[in-house]
Amino acid sequence: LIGLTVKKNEDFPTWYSQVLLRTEMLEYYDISGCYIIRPWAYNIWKRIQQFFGPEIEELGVEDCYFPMFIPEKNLTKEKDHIEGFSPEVAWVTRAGQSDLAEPIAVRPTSETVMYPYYASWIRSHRDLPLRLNQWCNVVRWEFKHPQPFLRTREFLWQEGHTAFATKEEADVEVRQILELYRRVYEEVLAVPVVPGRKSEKEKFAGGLYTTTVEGFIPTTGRAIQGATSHCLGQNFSKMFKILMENDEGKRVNIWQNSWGLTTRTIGVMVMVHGDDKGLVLPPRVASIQAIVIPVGITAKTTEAERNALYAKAEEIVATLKKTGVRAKSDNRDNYSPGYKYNHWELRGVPLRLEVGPKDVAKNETRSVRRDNGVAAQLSLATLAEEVPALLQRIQDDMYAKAKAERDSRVVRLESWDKFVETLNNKCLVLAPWCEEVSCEEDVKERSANSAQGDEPVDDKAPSMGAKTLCIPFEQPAGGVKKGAKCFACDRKAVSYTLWGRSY
Ligand SMILES: O=C1CCCN[C@@H]1CCCn1cnc2cc(F)c(Cl)cc2c1=O
Ligand SMILES: [Mg+2]
Repeated sequence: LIGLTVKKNEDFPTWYSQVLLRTEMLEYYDISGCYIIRPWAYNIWKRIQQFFGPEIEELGVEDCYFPMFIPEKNLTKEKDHIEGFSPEVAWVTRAGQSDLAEPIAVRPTSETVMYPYYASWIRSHRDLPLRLNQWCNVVRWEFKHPQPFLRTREFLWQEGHTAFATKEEADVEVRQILELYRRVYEEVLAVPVVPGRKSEKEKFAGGLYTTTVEGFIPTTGRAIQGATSHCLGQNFSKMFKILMENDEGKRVNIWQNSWGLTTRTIGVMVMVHGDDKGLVLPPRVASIQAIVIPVGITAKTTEAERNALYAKAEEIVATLKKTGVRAKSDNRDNYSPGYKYNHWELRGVPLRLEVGPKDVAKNETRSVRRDNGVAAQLSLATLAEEVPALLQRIQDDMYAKAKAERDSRVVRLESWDKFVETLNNKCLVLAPWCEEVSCEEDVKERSANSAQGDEPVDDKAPSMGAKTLCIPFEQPAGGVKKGAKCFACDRKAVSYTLWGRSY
């Protein structure tokens, strides 16, 4: 496992793969689209769970677990809602040497598993709201080019499925969850996202409306859907006959939401923050936040001096752990400090603390930040306050840097003529739009700058057309001007919409 051999901006696919493999985050597996998530990456998922779990519990959501197998008749009960998805359903057809009487689907999502039971558990409005969540894996046998974390045939996620007596309650919860997703990205992963509503073409067809947080990968200039929170309306409660008795004793359909966040979060964080030295971890998700390295040991160093140095390193670790900092010392005596610097920089550890004889004499340590390389002498006397503050500063600076980069890549256009050129310059476009599906389809065709398939072999040939990413909840000041035209057709514009090529 050595350092990277390519630069992020020269060969992004190889850079991404080398970062994941050489930091021991991930391992390729014998089945295409399936990957091993190793501790260095799994820890990030755990930190996300540790943030999101208590927040939804606070909202009254309860965790549960439903089976991963779906009888064929249940999955195909309502043709329309899974129409278009069926090619990606994985089926169990045999156990041992004998075929199964009925094929069994592996869950791609759990609506058809859970909602028959929602129908039997919900009888009156007193049974509402029902709010369940599960942390699990799902399988979708996609045929598009797989990418670790971003597009995999099995992935981990949480899926929330909630039921309410009124649309108003459902509308409120959709946004509460979306705000939590925004916080997962912006506060935990230091990745900026744009919250908004999906267009009619891009929304979950089985629902009433979809809200989303949209990420952006500057290196490819492509957007990426970060997480979604859908209002399902009464569509599924009609499909699954989930009824409640209202105050007048009438049986009426209930209102539902469903929302999901996946291990794609990890891939987005790697791509946004990583650099040519490797991974750059936001402190909030780093399993090691500070690595302490004894330095200045030479052939002339006596056994006693060396042991004193190691002891000092351990003392610093103990001090940091007491203040809640995840610290470790690297006392391996068969590696040089330089080797150790590279080892931990590759793995993205946010802060390095060097301790040599001179530092000990001055009761100091030399700190070096992974995100911007800035070094500073810290007094050991105030380390317990300085290091947590420094880690918070790194978290904030990483977010600010990523946000400035993202904001610089959003170009506001009022008409078509610079649209494709702006996309080819690896930017997103914010433009006044009519919100018509036919117009979106038209833009997708007109902005595909070659006949190639809809997935470029590598990130260099952005051949695919643009799609709407979201209609940002935060519209430009004043919103669409009176009488303004859609940037792509002659219809009246109704909102400013974010467009781009995406994963
Ligand atoms: O996005 C979420 C959040 C968490 C709960 N689910 C919703 C909707 C999921 C849409 N969707 C997404 N992908 C699917 C793939 C499939 F093979 C089948 Cl059968 C269905 C679907 C499907 O309904
Ligand atoms: Mg899909």
